Amino acid sequence: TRTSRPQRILKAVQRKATVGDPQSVITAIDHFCRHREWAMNVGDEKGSILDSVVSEVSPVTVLELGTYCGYSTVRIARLLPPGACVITLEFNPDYAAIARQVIKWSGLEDKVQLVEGASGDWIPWMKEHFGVQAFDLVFLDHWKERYLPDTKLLEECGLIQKGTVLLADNVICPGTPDYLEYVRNSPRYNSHYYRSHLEYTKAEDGLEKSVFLGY
Ligand SMILES: O=C(NCCCOCn1ccc2cnccc21)c1cc(-c2ccc(F)cc2)cc(O)c1O
Ligand SMILES: [Mg+2]
Repeated sequence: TRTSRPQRILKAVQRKATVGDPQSVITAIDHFCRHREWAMNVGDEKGSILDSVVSEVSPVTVLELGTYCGYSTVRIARLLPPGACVITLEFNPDYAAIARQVIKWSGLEDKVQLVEGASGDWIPWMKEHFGVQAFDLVFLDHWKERYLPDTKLLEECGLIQKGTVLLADNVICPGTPDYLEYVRNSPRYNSHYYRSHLEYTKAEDGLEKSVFLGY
């Protein structure tokens, strides 16, 4: 049967990118998704905003919800200092298998822990299983209707502490209205909207950055 889109994205990386060169992996995926087939990577435009937030926060522990093919995982991991790591959660085992190979091709596997499963199942175990105290940065890019319940779950599990930065993709397209309403109206978050475009298109989309202010 036909290959999957993630498999074709991995092929493009293996054909066009240099092993151990994260930027060439990012460039290869962006070129493929702009000129061959659209795919739901955060993309180059929103990716630059992601880069600036990661650089500003310079996190030691990052949680990414939604790995897909590992594009944003590579964008984040390439900016992390030695000793820092990103835990990335992917629900779809086929996506996870591709992402592992993309992350390996970039040479960043030592900075990445890819976990397969559902956020609701895994978040309560993060402290115990990974020895995480709290996350410095959380990148939300999974099911849009899970952004709000998972943010509340992260709060309840003490994985969000004063200064933790939440960065949410797709707050306009496909949209996360209940999440936006929560972080923008809560006295415990300082929120900012970075206006941009849906990856590889002219449609509006953006990232919402929300800093937890503590209880
Ligand atoms: O749907 C999207 N992403 C989510 C994937 C599943 O994630 C499932 N998933 C991944 C970990 C994880 C952990 N627990 C539960 C579910 C979990 C998504 C969709 C679009 C999009 C925009 C316009 C369109 F016309 C069509 C699609 C763009 C994006 O940038 C996205 O990120
Ligand atoms: Mg997204």
